[in-house]
Amino acid sequence: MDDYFESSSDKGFVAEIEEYTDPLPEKVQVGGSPSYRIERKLGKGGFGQVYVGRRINPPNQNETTGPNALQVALKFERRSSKGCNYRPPNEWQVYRALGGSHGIPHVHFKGLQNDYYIMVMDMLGPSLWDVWNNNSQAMSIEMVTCIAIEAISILEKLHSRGYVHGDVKPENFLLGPPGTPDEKKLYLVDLGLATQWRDTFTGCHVDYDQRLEVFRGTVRYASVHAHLGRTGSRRDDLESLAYSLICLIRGRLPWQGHQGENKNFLVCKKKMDTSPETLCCNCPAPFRQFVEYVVNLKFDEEPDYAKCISLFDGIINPSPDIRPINTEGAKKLIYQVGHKRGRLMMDNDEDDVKPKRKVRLGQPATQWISVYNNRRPMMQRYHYNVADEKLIQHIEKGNKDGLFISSVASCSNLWALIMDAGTGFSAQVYKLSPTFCPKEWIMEQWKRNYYISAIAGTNNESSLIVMSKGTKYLQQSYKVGTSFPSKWIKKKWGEGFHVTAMATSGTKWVIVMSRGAGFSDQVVELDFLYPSEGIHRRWNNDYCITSTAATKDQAAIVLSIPRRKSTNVIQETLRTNSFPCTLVKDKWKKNFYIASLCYGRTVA
Ligand SMILES: Nc1ncnc2c1ncn2[C@@H]1O[C@H](COP(=O)(O)OP(=O)(O)OP(=O)(O)O)[C@@H](O)[C@H]1O
Repeated sequence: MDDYFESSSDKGFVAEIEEYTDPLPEKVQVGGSPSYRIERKLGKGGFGQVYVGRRINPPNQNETTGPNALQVALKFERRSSKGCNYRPPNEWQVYRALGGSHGIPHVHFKGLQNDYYIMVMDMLGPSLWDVWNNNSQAMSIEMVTCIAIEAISILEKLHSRGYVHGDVKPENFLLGPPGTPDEKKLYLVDLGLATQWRDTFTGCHVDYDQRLEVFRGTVRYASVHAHLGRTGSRRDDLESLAYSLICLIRGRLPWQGHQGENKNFLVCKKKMDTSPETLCCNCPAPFRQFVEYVVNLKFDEEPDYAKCISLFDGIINPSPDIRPINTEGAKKLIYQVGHKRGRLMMDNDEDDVKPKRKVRLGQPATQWISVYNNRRPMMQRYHYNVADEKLIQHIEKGNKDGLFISSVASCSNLWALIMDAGTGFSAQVYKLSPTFCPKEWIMEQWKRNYYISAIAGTNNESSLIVMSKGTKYLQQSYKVGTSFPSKWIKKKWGEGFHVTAMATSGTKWVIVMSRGAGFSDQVVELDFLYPSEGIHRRWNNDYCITSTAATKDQAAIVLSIPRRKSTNVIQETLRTNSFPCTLVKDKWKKNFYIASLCYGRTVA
C-alpha cells in the first residue's frame, strides 16, 4: 500500500526559453528562396528567434515585400527544440493555412538548413509592446480603440479558417514596416501555439476537455480557461485580447507581480476575483462591455465579432483616414455583416451586447454543493451542524438502524453526515482526528482491509475519516497537497487508480485514489467557481459526478464513467447558502439521494 504526504508542487507548462549554442548559418537559403545574409535580431521568443535577412544578390528593383524583397524576417527554430522535436514546427502548417490572409504575414519560403528550421516571411515593423514601451509606456485611448476593432477583425478571420491563435498579446501584434504604406497596418504573428477549434473533416467544434496539468500561452494575458487547462476555443483569444488592450491603456494588469511556483494559480485567482469594473477603471465604457462579453462566452459559442467592434463606435474617430491604425478589416467585417442583414451598420439599440449572466463579480461566495443520484428507494438520513462530541450519537444510532456513512463534509468546523442503507458496505470504522489525515490510523485500517470511503476536513486541520469493508477497491493511495495535485492524479490514472474520495482543510487538499473503483474513465473539473458548463458537457458525454471538494478558492468536481454501462445514473446538483434540509426532502420524494456533498467556493 503506498501513500503520499509530500505537498504538491504542480506547475503549469510554460514555454521554456531556449539558449542557443549552435551558430546560425552564415548564409540562409531554403526552399528555393534567394540567399540572405543574417543581420540584426528582431526578437526572441519562447522557441524561436527572429532576424532580419538581407538579400545577398539583390535584383535591381527594390521590393519591400513579397518573395523578392530586399529584406525579410527569418524565423529560426532549432530542430531539437521542444517546439519542434525533430519535426517541422506546428507553426509552418498554420501559416500554410492562414499566411497572407487578413492581418497574417505572408510566409514565402521555408526549409531545413543545418540544424535549423527556417521560415522566410515578410518583414514587419515594431510590436505594440515596442510602441507602448517607446512611448514612455503609454498609448492613447484613440490608438487602443483602433487596435481593438482591427484586432477583433483579424481574430474573426483567423477563427473563420478554423484556428485559434492561443497566445494573443501585445508582443504578437506587429505594425507594418515604418515608412511604408503599411506602417499603420496591424498584423498578428507567432502561430506556434495555434490550434484548431473546428475539425477539418467533420466541420464540428472540437470536444471540450480540461487537462489541468497543461498550460499553454503567456501567464499575464492567458484566459482563465487556458490557465485551467481547458481546450482552447475562440473565446480564449478574445479574452487575451481584452487583457492586452487594458494593459496598453492602464500600463499594468492587476495580476502582475506574482512570482514563484504558485504564480499560475495566483494569477488565475486574481483574474477571477477582478470584476470588469475594477479591471477597466479609467477606461472608456466600451472596454468594460467588451470584457464582460468575452468572459461570459461559452466554450463553443460563436463570438459576435461585428457587435464587439460596434461597441467601440461611439469612441472612435468617424473618419477612418485620420485614425492612427488602419481599420480596413474591421470596416469590411461590419460591411459584410451589415449586408447580410440588409443594412450597413449595426443597430446597437436593437440587441445590445449584454452579458447573459455575470460570472466574475469579484465577490467570492461559499456555498453547499450537493449532488443527487436517482436510485431505487432507500433510507437516507442527514445531520448537519454537528459538533465533534455529537458525532458518535448520530453514527451509533444510524448503524443500529442498518445505515452506514456515505458522505461527510464540514462547514464552519461543524460536520455534515449522510448515512444511508444503499452503500453495500459490510462494516465501517471512523476516526475524528485533530490532524488532517492521520497516517498511522489509516495504515492500520488498510491492513484490516478497510478502505477510505468518505473524508472531510475542517478549516482548523481536524478531519473525519470513514473507512469501510465491502467496497470494490483492491488498493488505495492518497495524497495531501497545498495545491490541487493534478499531476499526481494523472500519474495514478495511468496506474489504474481512480479518485474515490476528496476533502479539503483550509487550502490543503487530500485526494484518495483506489484501484478497482469500477470506472472506465474519469475527469476532473476544477475552477474558481462552480464549473457549471464543464459539468453539463461531461453529463452529456455519460460522465457522472463521483466526488466533490472545495476550498474557499476553488471547487473540484470529479466525474466518472461507470464500467458497467447499465448503471444509468441521472444526477442533479444544488448550490445553497445553508444546508439544503427541505430541498433534500423534496429530492427524496422524487427518488434522488445525496451522493456527494461539500462546502466551498461556488461563484466569484
Ligand atoms: N515578420 C516579422 N517582422 C518583424 N519582426 C518580427 C516578425 N516576426 C517576429 N518578429 C519579432 O520577433 C518576436 C518573436 O517572434 P515570434 O513571436 O514569432 O517568436 P516565438 O519564438 O514564437 O515567440 P513567443 O512564442 O515567445 O511569442 C516578435 O515579438 C517580434 O518582435
